[in-house]
Amino acid sequence: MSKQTELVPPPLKNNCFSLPADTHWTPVAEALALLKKRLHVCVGTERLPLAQACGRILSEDVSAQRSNPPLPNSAVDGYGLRHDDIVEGPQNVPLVEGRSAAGAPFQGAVPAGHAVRILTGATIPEGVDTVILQEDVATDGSAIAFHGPLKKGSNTRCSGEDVAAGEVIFARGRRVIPADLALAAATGASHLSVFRRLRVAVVSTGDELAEPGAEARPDQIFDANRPMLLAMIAQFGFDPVDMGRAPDDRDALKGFLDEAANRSDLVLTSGGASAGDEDHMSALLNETGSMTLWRLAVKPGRPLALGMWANTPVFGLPGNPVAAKVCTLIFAKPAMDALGGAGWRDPVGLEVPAAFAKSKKAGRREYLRARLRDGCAEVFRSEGSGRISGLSWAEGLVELPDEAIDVQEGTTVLYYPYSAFGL
Ligand SMILES: Nc1nc2c(c(=O)[nH]1)N[C@H]1C(S)=C(S)[C@@H](COP(=O)(O)OP(=O)(O)OC[C@H]3O[C@@H](n4cnc5c(N)ncnc54)[C@H](O)[C@@H]3O)O[C@H]1N2
Ligand code: MOO
Repeated sequence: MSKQTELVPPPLKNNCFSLPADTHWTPVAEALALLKKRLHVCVGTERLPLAQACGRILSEDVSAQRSNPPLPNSAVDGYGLRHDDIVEGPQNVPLVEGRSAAGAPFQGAVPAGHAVRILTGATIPEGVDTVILQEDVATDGSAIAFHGPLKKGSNTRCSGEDVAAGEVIFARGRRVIPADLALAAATGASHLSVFRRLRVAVVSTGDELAEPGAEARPDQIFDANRPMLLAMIAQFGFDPVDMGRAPDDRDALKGFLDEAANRSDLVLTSGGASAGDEDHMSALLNETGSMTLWRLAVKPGRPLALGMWANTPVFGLPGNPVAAKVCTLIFAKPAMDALGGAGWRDPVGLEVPAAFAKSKKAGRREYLRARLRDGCAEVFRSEGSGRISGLSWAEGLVELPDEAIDVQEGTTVLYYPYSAFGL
């Protein structure tokens, strides 16, 4: 009898998504809670002129240095007068010489019983508290005629009615949007203090990978993860650092990690995260003693290797492009926000009716490539983790809970548009 017959075969599972009972499957919420607890801002700060600050993360609260508007002004082109002078019915009010225009205010006070020509944005002169719209007035140039009464203060804007000097207009951790530049400028800021952009290095691993566009042997595939991950990092507002492709060779990979750690604040690798013969990423991180291989209770993306390399956090993403993208959105993006100064941010999802049917067992959270059509979430025809086309087909992800669920058409599901993750 040959020796092999003594081997006892395990029961056939043929399901790479089954969850062996002898492994601790970390729930997504537990993994996220741990990241949230452990990761803190790791970048310095700089002061930038407004024109360069869009998309950056504020490193301190910002207060208004002056009020907006600084002085009361007119909201319309018209005539300024004193409300107490106006009674009900037809009115005839003499005009004073001169006018108040934006940037050229009326000098002096408008006497009682008089009106003054005033233009939009002009400072309200002393003696005026109300503005009548020019369309509601007849004039010969020396007086105006209109019907009273007028509402006190109509068509005027009070000093500080938008923002008062000293008010906090932005909180630390906010990512600056174009509108913020308008508010910062209006309230007197010329510069903003922001965090230095988090540098995120991307390494693809695997001997099967060829550079996109290059010659590829029939057994090779083009590196699809790297261009996607680098572009995602840029869209998140961080600084992508392209580290290229590392072969399935432990020493070479070590060199890549050394350089990546040197040039970045966070390293994302893809491939080699699980425990196969060529899964050097997890093996290397293991050697440093800092490795936490999370067998996550999530589909796709269950092998996520986490560790520190030369004091730099490393996310060893699964190689399958769908798993690499989902793990980046669900785990790496919040980590980048925390390290980059934005603080921990949970994506905000929408509860929408499903346009599909699917049932799943308890014990694992699932993300499906999805998009909204007619207000309902439809999902990609395949859940295959190598089906890259589904990532482009989709406009977001449906999250199915850890618990068992039997989704029918019309069942409420949680949908995250890609924009919820900053894409
Ligand atoms: N026996 C088992 N095998 C596998 C299991 C399992 O539980 N038991 N899990 C599967 C799942 S799920 C995933 S995800 C992968 C994760 O493995 P790795 O992170 O070690 O990734 P690789 O094996 O290196 O690659 C997986 C797959 O993705 C392709 N790949 C890798 N990098 C790229 C890239 N940059 N661009 C495009 N495609 C890439 C690679 O060629 C493989 O086909 O493990 C499963 N196996
Ligand atoms: O979940 Mo693997 O993590 O799908 O492709």
